[in-house]
Amino acid sequence: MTATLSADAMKRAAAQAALDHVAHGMRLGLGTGSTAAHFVDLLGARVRDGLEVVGVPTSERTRLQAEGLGIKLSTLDETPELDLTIDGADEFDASLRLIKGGGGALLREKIVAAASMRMFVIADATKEVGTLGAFPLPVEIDRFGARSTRLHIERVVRGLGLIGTITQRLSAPDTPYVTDGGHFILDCAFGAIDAPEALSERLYAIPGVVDHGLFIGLATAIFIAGAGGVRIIGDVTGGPA
Ligand SMILES: O=C[C@H](O)[C@H](O)[C@H](O)COP(=O)(O)O
Repeated sequence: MTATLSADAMKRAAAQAALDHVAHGMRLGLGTGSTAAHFVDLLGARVRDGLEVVGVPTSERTRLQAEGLGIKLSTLDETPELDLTIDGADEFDASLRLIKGGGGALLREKIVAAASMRMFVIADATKEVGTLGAFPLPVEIDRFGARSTRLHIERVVRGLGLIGTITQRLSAPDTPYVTDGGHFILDCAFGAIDAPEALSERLYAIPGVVDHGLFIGLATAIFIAGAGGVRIIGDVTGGPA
């Protein structure tokens, strides 16, 4: 009989494989989401057994979880350079490009990842895609002028030949979702994003766009858990290319 792993078991397996690379004294970025939560949980057990690390959480959710597990925490102001960030992703491709932000934490996640020598992504195999874009791209925007910013985004993406729907994320009917940083999120379902670098640059150029969920040149290795075990793409030892 073939054992089938649940998505949750695969997420935990990826988290465990990444945890094997965590060493005493490391300064860690702690990601957000259900996969990252497995990592934080497993890290908490290692800390209880005597591992000493300091973590910088990428969201209030992760901060609460890590605090509850007794993981020593810091901020980027106190600890501005990190050894390793471990985080999940909504999608990734073979070039280690990611879409993140399904859980709304993309801005802090990107700042923390950029402050890290290495970023390990942990994911189950369903997140692997040939071309990014099946998952709607989260774009974080300032609340001021949100409707104008949205129209500006629509014009820009149309100019890039991307057609799709842009939906403001809600936390309840008629209640906009607000990020930890106090911003709105637009979920942009464009379909296949053939040129993520160009889209990234164009979005960054729009006033009112705080950040977006394309993570390019940040992930150094991806731990992909599938039925056959955990496969790693990228380089677990090196920094960003
Ligand atoms: O904002 C949330 C993050 O980018 C998550 O890492 C991402 O949404 C993946 O989450 P999950 O591990 O729950 O699929």
